Amino acid sequence: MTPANSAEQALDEALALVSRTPEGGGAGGHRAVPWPRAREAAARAGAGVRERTHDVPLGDALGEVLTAALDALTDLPSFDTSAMDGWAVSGPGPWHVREGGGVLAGSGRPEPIADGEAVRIATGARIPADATAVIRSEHCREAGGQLFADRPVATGQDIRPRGQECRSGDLLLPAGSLVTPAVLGLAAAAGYDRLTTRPRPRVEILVLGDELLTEGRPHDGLIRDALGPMLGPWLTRLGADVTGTRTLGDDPAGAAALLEAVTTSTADVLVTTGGTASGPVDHVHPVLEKAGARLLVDGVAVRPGHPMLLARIGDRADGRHVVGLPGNPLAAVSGLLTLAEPLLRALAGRRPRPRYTATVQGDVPGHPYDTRLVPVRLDDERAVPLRYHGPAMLRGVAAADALAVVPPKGARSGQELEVIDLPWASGGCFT
Ligand SMILES: Nc1nc2c(c(=O)[nH]1)N[C@H]1C(S)=C(S)[C@@H](COP(=O)(O)OP(=O)(O)OC[C@H]3O[C@@H](n4cnc5c(N)ncnc54)[C@H](O)[C@@H]3O)O[C@H]1N2
Ligand code: MOO
Repeated sequence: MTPANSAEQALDEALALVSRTPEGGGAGGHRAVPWPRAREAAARAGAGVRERTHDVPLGDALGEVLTAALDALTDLPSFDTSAMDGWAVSGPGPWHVREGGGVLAGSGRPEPIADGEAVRIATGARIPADATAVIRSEHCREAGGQLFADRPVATGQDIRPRGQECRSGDLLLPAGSLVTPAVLGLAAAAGYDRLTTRPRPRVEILVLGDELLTEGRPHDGLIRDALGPMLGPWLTRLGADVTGTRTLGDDPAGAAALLEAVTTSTADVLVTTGGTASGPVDHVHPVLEKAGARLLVDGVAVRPGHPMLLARIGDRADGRHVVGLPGNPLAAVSGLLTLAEPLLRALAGRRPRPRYTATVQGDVPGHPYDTRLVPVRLDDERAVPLRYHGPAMLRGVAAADALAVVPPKGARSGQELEVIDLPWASGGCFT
């Protein structure tokens, strides 16, 4: 096959032109919902689940959402504080320098200061009673037991008054706020040791397939499992508490284990990979049927990834969910971002991902009826499509910053496209 032929075939496969007609065809084609609807359905499913709450040490709350407002437990600052290293003074200068040590941060209540007196003070130290200003050390000089200011001194300068940031009981952040590192800092400053938050959704990953090796090079028709190593860390970045990853075979024992997991797992969400299509050993649909699951999404009009599915087990408020990702690795990524992400965000009580766009560089072929998700690099404001975007390929997405959302029939160079940035787009560290 010539390189040109091979590129054409990769594009055909990415568009799945051979297996799709407007009416349907392929795995679940006739039931496929438009891509934006699928994301909305996943978010709705998560929002319908009853909110849980727990009380955790500060550090464990990172990435979770507050279920109670963060009210200040103290004034901030909790005492009048020096904002600079220098001198606390009282009244107009020059001032008489007080003998002995100055006032340091963390020390007890300092002696009051007399009118016309100056005392050395450190940033963060308590302001002595009756001080009228702090003068920075670089703005004054000490000579013969007296302190002289180099410039006019305003009353209250470089003093942070008690309660400047908040008063005890003030609302610092409403319930529903995401606990970021900055929020941990604020909560600690405001006197918190524990926070009341919504637990991360627990996710169990089940990788289906007899052809999968967990180490070494592919051989004899066997291939490496590319999804096991990828999904755990990715789902963690999407806000999940990943409880484990298991590999199940395509044989009846694998199907039985899948049924057992679907019916008894304690996870809020089961993420399966493979077996979503209609092949002879594709167990996901039959197992979900046997378990009495309700299919909320069964096929999505997106390339790659169209056989992805979302099902609910149990009732709406207490139910658990199954996200069935297709086995083709880039199709699995598509399912992760189309169904798993909105579901997990809603289950965690987080806001939907903000929508933003970038200008695409170069024409991008479209599927006649379906949305395409295409790996792109973000170069300034432009989205540059990457090669190797076939459903079975990870080479494009591994070099990508985002997936561009290409509408049916494609996009012209210079068109604004929605882009879904990948968790590492801003150079984030995963450890
Ligand atoms: N007759 C049809 N066949 C297929 C259709 C269709 O519409 N009609 N759709 C194709 C599309 S599109 C996709 S996507 C796949 C989805 O297949 P499954 O979800 O059932 O997945 P499998 O058949 O198990 O595997 C597909 C492919 O992916 C490889 N794979 C599976 N798991 C992994 C893994 N963990 N790591 C790496 N690679 C994996 C597997 O070996 C297969 O090559 O169905 C098409 N077929
Ligand atoms: O096009 Mo499939 O949906 O390869 O992923």
